[in-house]
Amino acid sequence: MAIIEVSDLSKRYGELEVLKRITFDVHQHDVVAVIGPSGSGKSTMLRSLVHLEQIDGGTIRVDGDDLAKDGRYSAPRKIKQITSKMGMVFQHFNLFPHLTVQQNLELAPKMVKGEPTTDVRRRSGELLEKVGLSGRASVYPAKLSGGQKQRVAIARALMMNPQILLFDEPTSALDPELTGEVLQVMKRLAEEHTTMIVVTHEMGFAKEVASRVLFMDNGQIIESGPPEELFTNPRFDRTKAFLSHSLK
Ligand SMILES: Nc1ncnc2c1ncn2[C@@H]1O[C@H](COP(=O)(O)OP(=O)(O)OP(=O)(O)O)[C@@H](O)[C@H]1O
Repeated sequence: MAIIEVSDLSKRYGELEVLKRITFDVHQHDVVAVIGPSGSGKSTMLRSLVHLEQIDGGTIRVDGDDLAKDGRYSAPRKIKQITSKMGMVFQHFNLFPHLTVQQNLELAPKMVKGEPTTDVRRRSGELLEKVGLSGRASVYPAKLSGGQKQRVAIARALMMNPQILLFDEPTSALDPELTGEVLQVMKRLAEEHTTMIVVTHEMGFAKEVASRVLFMDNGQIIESGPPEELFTNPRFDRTKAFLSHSLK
C-alpha cells in the first residue's frame, strides 16, 4: 500500500527551480534513502511532504488523502490531520531547550492529541528505552551529546505514532564518532519495518539499510532502485559517478 504518492511536484525559490516535476511513491515498510549532491533539492522535497515548504505544482497524497492536488492545498484542518501522520527528525534535532527529555517527548501527545498522562508516560518510558536513554528522562537537552539529542528527537517523533518517519540528514550535524549510535537506532527501526524516508550523505546506511534509493540531481530524481542494483549495475551510471566522486 502506498503511504506517500508524489506526482509532478514542483517548487521554485524565485527564479530558481528547485524541484522539477518529481514523481515517486513510498509503500508501507519501505526504507527510502534519498541521496545526491548538495543543493539538488533533497531537503526541500522532504520538507514539502510535511508542509514546511509551500509547493508550486503537483500532487502530494498521504495515506490516500491529498495534502495538495495539482498545486492546490487542502483546507488547513485537513493539512494538519495529514501532516500528523508523519514524524520528522531534523539535522539540528530541534529539541525544546527549556524542557526535559521526558517533557520534550510528552508535549505533543498531551497538547495536540490530549492523550491521558498515564498512557503518554508509559510510552515515553518505552521509547526512551528503545533509543537507549532510559536514565536520561529528567535531564535538559543541553546536558546531552549530539547523538543523544538526536536519539531523543527520534523518540519524540515516534511518540505521535506516525505512519512514516522522515529524516533530514539526521547525522550531518554530529561528530563522526556519534553518528553510529543514531544510525544503529535507525537500523533497528528499519528492521522493525518502520516506514522511513531518509535524506542522507551516509552511503553505508543507504547501501545496507535502505530498501530503495532515490538519486537526486538538479531538482530531479535521476535514478532509483534497490541499493544492490543502483550501486552495482552499470546501467545506473549517474549514481555511480556521484558515489565515486563523493567517496574521494
Ligand atoms: N529558503 C530558501 N530560499 C532560497 N533558496 C533556497 C532556500 N532553501 C533552499 N534553497 C536552494 O534550493 C536548492 C536546493 O536546496 P536543498 O537544501 O533542498 O538541497 P539539498 O539537496 O538538501 O542540499 P544539501 O545536501 O546541501 O542539504 C539549493 O540551491 C538551495 O540553495
